[in-house]
Amino acid sequence: MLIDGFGRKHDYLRVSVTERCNFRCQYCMPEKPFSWVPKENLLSYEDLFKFIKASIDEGIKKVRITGGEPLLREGLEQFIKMIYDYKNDIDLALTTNGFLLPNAAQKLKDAGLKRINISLDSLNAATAAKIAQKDVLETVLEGIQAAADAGLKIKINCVPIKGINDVDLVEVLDFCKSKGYVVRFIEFMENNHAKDGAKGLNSDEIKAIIATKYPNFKMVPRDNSSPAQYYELEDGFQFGIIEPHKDDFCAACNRIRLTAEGFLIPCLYFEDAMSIKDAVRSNNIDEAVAILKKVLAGKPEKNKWSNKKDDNEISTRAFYQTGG
Ligand SMILES: Nc1nc2c(ncn2[C@@H]2O[C@H](COP(=O)(O)OP(=O)(O)OP(=O)(O)O)[C@@H](O)[C@H]2O)c(=O)[nH]1
Ligand SMILES: C[S@@+](CC[C@H](N)C(=O)[O-])C[C@H]1O[C@@H](n2cnc3c(N)ncnc32)[C@H](O)[C@@H]1O
Ligand code: SF4
Ligand code: SF4
Repeated sequence: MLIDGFGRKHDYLRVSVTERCNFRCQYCMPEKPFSWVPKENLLSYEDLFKFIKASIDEGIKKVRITGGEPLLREGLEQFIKMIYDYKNDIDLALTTNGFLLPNAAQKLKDAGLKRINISLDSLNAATAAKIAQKDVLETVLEGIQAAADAGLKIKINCVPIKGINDVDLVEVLDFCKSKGYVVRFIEFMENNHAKDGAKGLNSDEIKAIIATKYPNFKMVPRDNSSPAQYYELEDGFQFGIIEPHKDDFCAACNRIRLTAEGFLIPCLYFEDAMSIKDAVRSNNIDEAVAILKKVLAGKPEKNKWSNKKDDNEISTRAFYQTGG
C-alpha cells in the first residue's frame, strides 16, 4: 500500500505521455512555441509501463493517461492495451481535448479504456476558438459523440474564464444534461504559463450563473475521492465544481503524477519532483519504487491557494507538463 507522510492512501496514478498539444488554451499554454522536450528525453511506453506495473503491484487502482494532448503520441492504444492486459480491473481513464477522438475513440475502447474526460469550454464556436486559439468546436463535438458511440463513460471538464465563456456555462450544462454526461466546472488555477490577465470564475460565481436557469440546486454530500463538489438540480441531474482554491480535498488526496520525462510530482501546486527515468531505463524497478515512496513521504499536506492574501498567489507548475 502507498501511504504518504500524512497517512493518506494513494491509489491513483496520473501519467502524462506528452507535454505537446494541438491547442493553445489561454489558461494552460497560450504562448508555447514549438520548442518541445526532445523525444529522446521522454520515457518510452515500455519504460512508463514498467513503472505503472510496479505501482499497480504497490496498490494503484486507478490510472489516468493525460498530457499535453495524449492522443498526439503515437501508439497510445497499444500502451493502454499493455496496462489493461496487465490488470483489467484497473480504473483506466484518459483526459483529452477530444480533437483526435473521431478516429481514436473506438480503438481506445477496444484497447481497454473505460472512461474518458473531455475538455469542452463552450458550445459557441467562436468562443471555443478564442480559448483554444484554433477552430476546434465541431471536431471536438464529433469526438465526444464518437466516445459515446464507442461506449466510453464520459465526463466533461469546463474551465470558466471571466468575460470569455462565462456566458456559456448554462449551455454547457444543458448539453451534458441532455446527453447524460457528467460535467465539472473547474476553477481556473493561476499559473505563470497562462495568458496574462486571465481571470477565472470562482465557485460562487459559477453557481450564480447556473442559478439564473436552475435556482434550486442542492449540495450533494462530498465523495472524498473526487476533487469535485457535486450539486443536484431539481430533476436529479448533478454537476460538479472543482475548487482548488480550497484545500478540503487535499485532506483526502490519493493521487500522484508521473510526467512524460519521468518526474514524479507529489502535488499539483508545488515545484518538487524526483525522476525515476534512470531507474526504469536501467530496469532497476526496486529503485523506482523506492523513489516513489520517498516522493510520497515528502508530499505536502495541501496547496497554498487557500492561504492567498491577494490575487498574486500563483503556481509555477505548467498544466501541460503535469497533465492537470
Ligand atoms: N488542485 C487539484 N486539482 C485537481 C486535482 N486532480 C484533478 N484536479 C483538477 O481537476 C481537473 C480535471 O481532472 P481530470 O483529468 O478530469 O481527472 P479527475 O478529476 O481525477 O477525474 P475522475 O477520475 O473522473 O474523478 C484537473 O485538470 C485539475 O484541474 C488535484 O489533485 N488537485
Ligand atoms: C492539462 S489538460 C491535459 C489533457 C487534455 N489536453 C485536456 O485539455 O483535457 C488536463 C485538464 O487540465 C485543465 N486545466 C488546464 N489548465 C488549467 C488551469 N490553469 N486551471 C484549471 N484547470 C486547468 C484542463 O481544462 C483539462 O481539463
Ligand atoms: S488544457 Fe489541454 S488542450 Fe488545452 S492547451 Fe492545455 S494540454 Fe492542450
Ligand atoms: S493540491 Fe496537492 S495535495 Fe491538494 S489535492 Fe491537489 S495534488 Fe493533492
